[in-house]
Amino acid sequence: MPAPSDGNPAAHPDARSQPLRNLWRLRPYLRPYAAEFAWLLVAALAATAASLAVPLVVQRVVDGPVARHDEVGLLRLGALALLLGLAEAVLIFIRRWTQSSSSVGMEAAIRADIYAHLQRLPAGFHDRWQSGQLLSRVTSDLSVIRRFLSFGLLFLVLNLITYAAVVVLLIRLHPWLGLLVAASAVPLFLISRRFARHYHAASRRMQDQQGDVATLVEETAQGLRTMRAYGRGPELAARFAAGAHRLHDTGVGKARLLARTSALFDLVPNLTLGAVLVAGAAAVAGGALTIGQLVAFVSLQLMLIWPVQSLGWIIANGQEAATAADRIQEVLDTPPTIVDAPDARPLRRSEVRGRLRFERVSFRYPGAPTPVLHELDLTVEPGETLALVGATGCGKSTLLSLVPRLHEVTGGRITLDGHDLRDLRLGSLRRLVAVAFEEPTLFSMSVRENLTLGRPDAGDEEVRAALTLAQADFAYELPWGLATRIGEQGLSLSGGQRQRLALARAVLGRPALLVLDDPLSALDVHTEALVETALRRVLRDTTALLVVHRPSTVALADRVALMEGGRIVAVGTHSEMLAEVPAYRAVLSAEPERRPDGVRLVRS
Ligand SMILES: Nc1ncnc2c1ncn2[C@@H]1O[C@H](COP(=O)(O)OP(=O)(O)OP(=O)(O)O)[C@@H](O)[C@H]1O
Repeated sequence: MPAPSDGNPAAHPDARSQPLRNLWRLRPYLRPYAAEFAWLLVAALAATAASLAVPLVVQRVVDGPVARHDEVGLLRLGALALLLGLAEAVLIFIRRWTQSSSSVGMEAAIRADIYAHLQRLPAGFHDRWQSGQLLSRVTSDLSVIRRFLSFGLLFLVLNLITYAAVVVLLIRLHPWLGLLVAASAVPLFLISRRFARHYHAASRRMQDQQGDVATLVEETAQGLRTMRAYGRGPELAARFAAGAHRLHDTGVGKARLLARTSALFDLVPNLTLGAVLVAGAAAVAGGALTIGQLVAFVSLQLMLIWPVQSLGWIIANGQEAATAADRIQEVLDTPPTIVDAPDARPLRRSEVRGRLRFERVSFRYPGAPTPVLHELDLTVEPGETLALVGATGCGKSTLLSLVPRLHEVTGGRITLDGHDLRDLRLGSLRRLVAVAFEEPTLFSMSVRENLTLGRPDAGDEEVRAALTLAQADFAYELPWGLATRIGEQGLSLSGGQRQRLALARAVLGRPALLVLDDPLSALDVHTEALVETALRRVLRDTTALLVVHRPSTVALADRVALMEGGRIVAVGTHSEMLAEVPAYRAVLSAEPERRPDGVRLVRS
């Protein structure tokens, strides 16, 4: 369930104290486009220069050919104004053309880096972060940054240069009136500063709330069946409505803040224009200014109205980009904690005998008050199948997740043939270890792609063997065989079908270590018996660690380890344990169910 929007795990206090710092840190992404940016800035500045020249031409027209009734001069200056207008149009086209390709390229580069970083981050990070928050950062936050880099930033630079250039021209035309216009920058600066401060907070709030809403939509899509089955649709709709309402309120608040400030940004240049008209008319009357100069002055001043009016939008865009950059850097600044040690070595399949040892292994989830595993010792001999049995929540799945280093031990060590797992290259370890989780995860891609996720090079025969082994030949019967694209999470398949595909994926290529978390839980009695028979064949020549809940699956194991409160309390064969360990009997006899064939089913 989504946490409150201000409760993002990695909200960094530093990011708030220096609002533009994180945006500035994105500058390396601009570097490959430096030439294009320089080119578009030149085009934009040239277009501005062309537009600024027009009022000066008009001044000459009014004071020259119009005053003297000189038709040839009028035509010449008219043609010059036309040329300037044409040049401006062409330059604006060049700027827009260049702008779009470079900014989209930058957005794609940042997105690729975030995605690659998310892949490197440990499972613990993804446990803590809502997926909707990540989704909104990779999509809407990046779009905000793209808009700022392609439009906001350019217009900020351009408008400041235009403002400065116009003020210089105005001062040259009439120093006092020019200084009056220059002075209007003071209230504009004060309004901008206040607006930026308030808009920054609102913008961050809105982006976080967008993430919350994305999380709600994602949860609804994934949990739709459960919610409907429990008749909780209305509650879910109410929860969504509350989230959407908060987002709406923040959006309206932001828009009103922008509207209020934009009104002030409109007022200041118009008041200045009024003052200039009065004072300018007096100056013309006194002979200090020609009519042509006054027309040029006012025309130039009118050219300041749009840059000032757009200031509100540019600041808003800049603040949104700054908070979006904060949110993106919160992800990029999270260091991947499970990485290769500097001297990590690869381990080839042919070098592995398969002795897996847990030596005084402890593990505590980040932020959890107590450890889940306490100085646990366990050895799985090469080629042996060891089943883990224990009450629910005792830490079985957690122990399995430490083998492919999805989480890192917080005490002790795990060794494979004597090598500490942390001394092995992560990539090579994960190629040696195949995992099938209790909840089989399938991706929205073809069945074949799902199967060969860990072995993209697997041949057709290997895939067929794995499917046969996992009793998953039904895959060939799908409408397009193995090319059939299965839905997100494999939802177009039954639970048992998904589990069998996940099992086929795990056994594909005969891994050195097989780690299976209750791999047969969703299978019917008949299929379970078939998969068990097939699994027995695979397990013969690989080291395997299985979490099992059913006595029938326990029979697959050479030995069984009983887990209690994060420790291994007894190890032995199933019959030894049944005979000698009352706690084992108790776990296996908890919540017994009876299968139609009379065999007792047991769930821990
Ligand atoms: N991502 C997590 N973050 C924090 N605590 C967790 C996390 N995953 C599991 N836990 C806690 O760790 C303990 C052990 O969980 P684990 O899933 O390993 O138990 P289990 O023995 O496999 O249970 P089951 O048989 O029900 O699958 C539980 O108390 C659980 O609440």
